[in-house]
Amino acid sequence: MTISIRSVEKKFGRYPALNSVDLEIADGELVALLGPSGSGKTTLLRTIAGLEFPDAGQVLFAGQDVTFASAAARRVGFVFQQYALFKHMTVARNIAFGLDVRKGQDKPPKAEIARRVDELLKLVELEGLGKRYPSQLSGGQRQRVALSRALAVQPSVLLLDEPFGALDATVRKSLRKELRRVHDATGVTTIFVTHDQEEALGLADRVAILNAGRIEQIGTPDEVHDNPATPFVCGFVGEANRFEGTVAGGRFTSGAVSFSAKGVRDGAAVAFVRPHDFALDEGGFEVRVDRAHVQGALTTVAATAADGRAVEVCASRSEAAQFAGTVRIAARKSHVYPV
Ligand SMILES: Nc1ncnc2c1ncn2[C@@H]1O[C@H](COP(=O)(O)OP(=O)(O)OP(=O)(O)O)[C@@H](O)[C@H]1O
Repeated sequence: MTISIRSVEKKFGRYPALNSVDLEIADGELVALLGPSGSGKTTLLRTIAGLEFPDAGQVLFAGQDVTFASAAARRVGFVFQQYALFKHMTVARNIAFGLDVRKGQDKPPKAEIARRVDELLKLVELEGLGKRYPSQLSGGQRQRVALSRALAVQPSVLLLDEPFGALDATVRKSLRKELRRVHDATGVTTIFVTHDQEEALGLADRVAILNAGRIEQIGTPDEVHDNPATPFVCGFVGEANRFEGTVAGGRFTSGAVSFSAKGVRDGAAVAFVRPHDFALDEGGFEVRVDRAHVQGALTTVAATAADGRAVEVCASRSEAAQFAGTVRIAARKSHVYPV
């Protein structure tokens, strides 16, 4: 199911939660909505779901205008952060719920529902747990049940709002892989909200980055990380050293820090350099190494430039010994934006 969001606006009181949002999602895509708290992620997801209606603009499913259609009419599957499972129902009944409540001809025969429940339990690797109650499951298992329940009705689109937010880091990681696997197996167009960049970049086909009710960039994880369209995206996605300074003749300077800024017009600018884009270089600027810490395959270096500003560098483990005393570093790559 393709989804088109066209010039969508939504205000709560006088506060614009969504500001002229445009988004095209291809059939079968897995898209993450990533942004800081209050950036409008949940409002956008709820607008796609039909749980919120825009003040202006359109929502289209497969080219059909569904802007004011109900959630039920859109046939969306929803998974929330809080496991909204029915405590008094077994896992199997929870999964079957959306099919059980159908009426007349729409309701599949009992045997068909049982078959579908078994299939879904297998899909999320919970085979044999259908007779348990939610209280007898771990948090991660409950979220798998919530995912199966959302998929049971064969939704046109699957929407997840911080689905792993309440779980610990290890369970989050394994559920992330699970969601990707389930998505690839079912091919259902999926949109999920997260404020965790690692989750968004590690899971999604494309990531939409929201800031103050606007989409600042939409692209593949590599695109948004390597070619951030705006200073906000550069600072939000991945680690970065941020410098305010000026560009003159293709060179950015901020106090004692200086590096190439080819193609950027002269004037005030803000620049970002990822820690791993700094490298030891005799032609670079001087920093004093405060601490070099080996962490797995990497060395993270905390340094101070001649003007007292902190600079973070990330090198390989084998370079650790070279980061001692005063060294010179240069930026192999930088992102410089005129202001
Ligand atoms: N029902 C509402 N009434 C009033 N204001 C609202 C309502 N829902 C959202 N807002 C406001 O709209 C803005 C966007 O909220 P939204 O929940 O979409 O952000 P979010 O990016 O999902 O944030 P979070 O990560 O904290 O959940 C916020 O400033 C929020 O306070």
